[in-house]
Amino acid sequence: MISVDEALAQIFALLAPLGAETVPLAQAAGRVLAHPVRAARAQPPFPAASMDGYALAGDPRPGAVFHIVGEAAAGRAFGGSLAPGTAVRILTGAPVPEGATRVVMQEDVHLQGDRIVLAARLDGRTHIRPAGVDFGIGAEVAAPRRLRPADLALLAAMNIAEVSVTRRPDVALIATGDELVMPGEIPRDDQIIASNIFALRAMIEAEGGRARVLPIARDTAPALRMAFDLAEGADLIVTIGGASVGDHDLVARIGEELGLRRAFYKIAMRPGKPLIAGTLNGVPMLGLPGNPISAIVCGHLFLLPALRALLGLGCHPAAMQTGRLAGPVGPNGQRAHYMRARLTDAGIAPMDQQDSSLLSVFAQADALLLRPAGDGARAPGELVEYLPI
Ligand SMILES: Nc1nc2c(c(=O)[nH]1)N[C@H]1C(S)=C(S)[C@@H](COP(=O)(O)OP(=O)(O)OC[C@H]3O[C@@H](n4cnc5c(N)ncnc54)[C@H](O)[C@@H]3O)O[C@H]1N2
Ligand code: MOO
Repeated sequence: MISVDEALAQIFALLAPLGAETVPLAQAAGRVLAHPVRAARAQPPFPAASMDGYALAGDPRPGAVFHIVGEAAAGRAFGGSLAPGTAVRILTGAPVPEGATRVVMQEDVHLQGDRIVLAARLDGRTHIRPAGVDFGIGAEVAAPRRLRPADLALLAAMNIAEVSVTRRPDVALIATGDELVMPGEIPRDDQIIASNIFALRAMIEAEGGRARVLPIARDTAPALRMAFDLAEGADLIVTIGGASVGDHDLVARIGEELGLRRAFYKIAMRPGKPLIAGTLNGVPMLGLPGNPISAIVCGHLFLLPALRALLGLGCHPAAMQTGRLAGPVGPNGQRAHYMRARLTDAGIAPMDQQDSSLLSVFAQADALLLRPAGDGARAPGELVEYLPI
């Protein structure tokens, strides 16, 4: 069995970034910028007042008097330039008139009709934002980059109305098994509800993919063939279940009959041992184990990094963090164990029950504590790696 790192490297080797499409800025949240963008204008495009007050020229003395000759507001510039002894009423965001070298806050003047008298003490600041202080014309937003709200505001300020983003990966999700029905249906006594597919779908969508949930494939060759047919056009095919060695575990066999070229089968990982990866007629495929926790953990460790690679964000493993153990843990076996755990004030604490079918336990976990293959017993306070989930 290969290691998690080796499996991930082999999965990355199956993937290439998808092409780009142009979308309006209003639809670009969370998308991945595919090409660098350059500012079409500077911000601010003119020297701008940063306070409400009066624009003046020179370095006036306390008590000096100025005649107000006009007003500059945001979006309404004062046309002329300032002569000595004159001031312009100015509001935050307005262009500072030519000739003005500072803005005095209105709190620091006495208004007397159409004159102002400066207060005895002035702060030393100009209250003027120089043109281009935020960014100049041609400033670059580098790609690839996942666009966060602040990026969208920056691009808008740059007068970029539409952006080129990586196409959203179309992920075909195929749950397999005679025992499965969808929530809301009436299961027979020997059936259960398809559950992990909802977690995987949410994870895919949150990462920026489009999850295409196909009808549940029964454990028969024709049903699986039909499911693979329906997956046509997908950028990634993800099957769930039927990956192990049971009599009805058909995914690999039918996949191969249809042209699956397997990269690997089985990894030294717990949960998730029977993971399959390969390409089906050129389309990358992941065959996840059916146990709900195994499927979701494989989703975090393999599916999400694969999606990020398709999105052009590079080939990186899930971002592990370092923390301290809350209590002792025993030695680990020969498979890397991703234990469901909680992050507590005392450190990271594995849950008592670790069976890969226990969704109620998983739902209480907020981390996967990594116990490396062959790792010895560890004491409270020791540094460990974990993945926040
Ligand atoms: N003799 C062996 N038996 C098993 C081995 C093994 O190495 N030798 N591996 C075990 C491990 S580890 C896992 S994980 C499972 C994975 O098996 P499959 O991928 O073939 O999954 P299924 O048998 O189809 O299902 C396993 C389990 O999960 C339930 N399931 C399946 N799909 C869903 C779904 N969409 N939503 C909710 N639950 C689902 C299914 O009913 C089974 O209970 O194999 C072990 N066996
Ligand atoms: O490795 Mo299986 O994925 O434990 O349940």
